[in-house]
Amino acid sequence: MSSRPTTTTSSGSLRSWLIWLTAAFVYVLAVFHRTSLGVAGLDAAERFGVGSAALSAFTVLQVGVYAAMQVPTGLLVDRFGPRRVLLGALTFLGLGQVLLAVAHTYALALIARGVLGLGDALTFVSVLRLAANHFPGRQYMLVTALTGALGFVGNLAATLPLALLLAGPGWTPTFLIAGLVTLAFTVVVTLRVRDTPTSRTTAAPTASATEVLAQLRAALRIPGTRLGFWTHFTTPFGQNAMVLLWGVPFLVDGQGYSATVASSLLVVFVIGAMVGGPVLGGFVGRRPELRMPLVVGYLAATGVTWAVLLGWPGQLPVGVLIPAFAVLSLGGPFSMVGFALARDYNPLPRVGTATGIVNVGGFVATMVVSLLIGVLLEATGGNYRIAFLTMVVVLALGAWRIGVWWLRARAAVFAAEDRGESVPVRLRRHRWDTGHIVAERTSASV
Ligand SMILES: N[C@@H](Cc1c[nH]cn1)C(=O)NCC(=O)O
Repeated sequence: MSSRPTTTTSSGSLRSWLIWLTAAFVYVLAVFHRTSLGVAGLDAAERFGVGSAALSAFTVLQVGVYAAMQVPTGLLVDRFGPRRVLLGALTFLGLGQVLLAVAHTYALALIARGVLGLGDALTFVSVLRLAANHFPGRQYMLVTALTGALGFVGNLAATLPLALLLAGPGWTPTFLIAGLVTLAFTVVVTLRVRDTPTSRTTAAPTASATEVLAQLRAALRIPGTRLGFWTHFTTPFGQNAMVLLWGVPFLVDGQGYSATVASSLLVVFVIGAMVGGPVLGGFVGRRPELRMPLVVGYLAATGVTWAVLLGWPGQLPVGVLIPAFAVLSLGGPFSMVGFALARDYNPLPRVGTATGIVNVGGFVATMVVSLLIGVLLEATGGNYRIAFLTMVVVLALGAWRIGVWWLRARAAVFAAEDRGESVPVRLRRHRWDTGHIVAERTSASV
């Protein structure tokens, strides 16, 4: 644990903040492209002559490519450095959007969204890996939370501004310009972004397939990585499933609100995450020993929130929905604790791989929950109370796994302390911290 190489400065320099901002803008672009079909859905249906099932294939393909690419992205970032991977991300994002701009067939549009999904998948982990190189551990949580919050700027740009552009200049000019601007941003990244404060690029030596697998196994063996995965699995899926798919149908079909009121209520998710992220990131950065108790407290609050939402007799009043959505909106910010765990408990050259593993969690949970809700709605003739119980079941599963890996991660920390090693976060022992044997078995160097 003591051998972990880290940044030598006590806080990131102004130059590091500017480099991070440039990289984070790539994430803003990625989120813009990711969410752009939200307002372009109807235009897409008309342009390609398809219905809603074919439209949802765009989302499924994109999220699928994203989730499948997270571990390879982590390995690529550790091998080639975040700068090069970000340049690849911009190239795929730009080409995908340009292709979508000129596509006239559904098949070509699907390929375009697949290419775009690939670019999207390469982005977030690269930005976090860059942040790990430029900022010390105690600032990392704040920087990751700010990255997540900035992503919502891309989300917001893909709402009214994009809708106005589509209604004005139209599909081809809008997406063509978006794609070309993205491609042009490779020049800024090439000129401004440096992998570390001291070097423009970093690269690990060429690795054989066996060595790559060993890197993956080593990251997976660390209890902190597993705890990060389950934290990311358990915290953001409620917010994601509501914003990406089920929020509006739940409010309109399940609660009887108008589509306008429903989409206005969803703004609570954006505001909550944008405000909550930096506040939580700043606090947890100063008091890292409190991050897991806070996550557990948040999960309890989420459980109560779902109990209210699903148990309320009759229509849920707006006065109940707003605080409930505000609680759920903090799922994204809390998920960033998972990345802080990956960073703290892995050596720097492996942080990209561990971050990729952690990032799979939330997206797998989101996919499973979104899919099961659809299946249960169909099976029950549109009973949202039953269908949304999926949220509670997945929450319980995640909370259980967090409990298991939290104890193991703590045991690994205490075992490292007992060996006289320094640890990233000093923890206070409790009576229930008895798992040293497990720690010795699961981690050679936490
Ligand atoms: N949980 C999100 C990030 C986040 C932060 N605040 C709200 N959401 C996440 O993991 N994002 C990865 C991505 O590619 O967007």
